[in-house]
Amino acid sequence: MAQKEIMEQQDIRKLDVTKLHPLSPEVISRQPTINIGLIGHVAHGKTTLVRAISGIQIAIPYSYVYRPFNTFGLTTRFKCELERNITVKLGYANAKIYKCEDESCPQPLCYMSYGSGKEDNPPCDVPGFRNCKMKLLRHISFVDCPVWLLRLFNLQNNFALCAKALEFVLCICNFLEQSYKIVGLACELATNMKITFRKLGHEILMTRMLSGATVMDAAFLLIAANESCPQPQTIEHLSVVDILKLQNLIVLQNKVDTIQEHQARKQFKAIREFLKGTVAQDAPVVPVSSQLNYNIDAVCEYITKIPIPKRDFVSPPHMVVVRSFDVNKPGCGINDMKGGVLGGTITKVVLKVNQIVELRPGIIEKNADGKTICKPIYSRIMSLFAEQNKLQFAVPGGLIGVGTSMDPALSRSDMLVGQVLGDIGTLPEVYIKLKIRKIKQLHRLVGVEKNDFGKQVSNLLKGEVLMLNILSMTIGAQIITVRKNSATLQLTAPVCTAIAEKVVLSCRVGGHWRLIGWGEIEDGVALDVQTIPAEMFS
Ligand SMILES: Nc1nc2c(ncn2[C@@H]2O[C@H](COP(=O)(O)OP(=O)(O)OP(=O)(O)O)[C@@H](O)[C@H]2O)c(=O)[nH]1
Repeated sequence: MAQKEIMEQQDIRKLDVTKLHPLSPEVISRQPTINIGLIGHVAHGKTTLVRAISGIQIAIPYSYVYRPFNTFGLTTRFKCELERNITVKLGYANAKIYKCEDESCPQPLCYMSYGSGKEDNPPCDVPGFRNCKMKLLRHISFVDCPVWLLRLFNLQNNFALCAKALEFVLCICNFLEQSYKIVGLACELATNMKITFRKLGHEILMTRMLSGATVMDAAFLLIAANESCPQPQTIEHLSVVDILKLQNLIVLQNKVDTIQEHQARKQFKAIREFLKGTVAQDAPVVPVSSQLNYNIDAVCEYITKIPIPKRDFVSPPHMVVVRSFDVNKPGCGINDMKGGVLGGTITKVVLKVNQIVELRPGIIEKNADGKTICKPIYSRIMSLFAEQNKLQFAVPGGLIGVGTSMDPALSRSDMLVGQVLGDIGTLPEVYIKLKIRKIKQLHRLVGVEKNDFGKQVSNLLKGEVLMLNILSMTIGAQIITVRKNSATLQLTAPVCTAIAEKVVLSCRVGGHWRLIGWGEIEDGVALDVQTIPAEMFS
């Protein structure tokens, strides 16, 4: 059935952003507006839970070759992952949460979840209520990776705690690092737009996650019922959640199908005991079996109780590009050619189809005097997608695909990753030199091979080469001057960023880039940006 018949219509002419809300029917019909992080010990069932709720196996890349998928992220696991039953991934999967419109429909059976492409009012599945329709209550996006770590970098003035927490968590990742160097972040934009995945080293994965812009509105902590509680990583994850003061935590006692009822009750008590005195002390603990879909309706009910996040729909829009593609096949005729495609997360406000946008830094060149200049890319938004749902406008939440009118050669092979997209004339400066303040260095190296394990992180030195992660941009830099907690860095390429933005610092150890600390931008030397006045486009 055509999307227009089963989903709420979006009409830009009638769009009043001041009245938009994360639950506006025309928004949640097509796009998620609440982000839920999944945390928990390895193999406790995060991926299986996402599949149970959304019907989607979250993105695990099968090969680097472009290939079309029928559903977002429906992929085959790597053999080694199947063998070890562990996965490292950075993926998004969306789901819609419904409730039967008939109030007498028994709880929690009256709650149900489907994938993002489901109609807004499907029939109820509960025997005796099959004539009733269900109402769409929430459209959520699961982020099945420790992106909740990003919150660390949203904590202001709390770097000491951040350092502790980060070291703690990175120890977990040290274990994962040995075999898994894969991250998939997918964006299916239309039938003619393909998904691509990218292989990243673990250190890049970590820094990428740490420097990203996504913020979790809530998190599920999964605890396997067939193992004693707490497992090491359950403790570590919860400590971080505790430090982050992430309020909206739901604890899921997963795999209850594998144990007897009395054992489940005993473990339930152990979980409650473990949560005492933590931020999750009052969090609901829901026994589930993700494998058998047991109690998933109760989980859906809890999702509807997550407080609605506050979103900025009014300031100028801002999207950080995390993927960029040329979706045209070789030999494609000029008339069939599609413009460059960008995938990213909107950090604030609304992007609209037909809107003219600016992308910074854009094209970087040297002028006749050898001076570096940048020319922003100006382009029209031709299409917007959230998974396979076509949008007329997109708001913060999940991963958004933006089809543009720009030359696809510019967006080929992720060439625009790290660029910032927004309204003309509203984007921040483009810097070539940065002064970083409040630098906090880790005490010892994390995510390293056995022989480097526990090695102290040495102090920053003048002339040392670093790798910086600012939002989704990875960039080289050389230290020009260094003081106790600050340093001035010469960048190898210009970056569009704002004062006070977080910067993740890595240095080269044993042939790998290793995370050594982070700070925030105090000041910088901005480049000449050859802008075109917005009036030219009106
Ligand atoms: N019996 C049973 N098995 C489950 C359940 N949930 C998950 N599993 C199994 O547990 C194993 C691990 O599940 P995953 O969903 O991959 O766990 P995960 O937490 O995503 O794993 P990582 O991402 O690698 O940390 C798989 O073999 C699942 O089939 C459940 O509710 N019951």
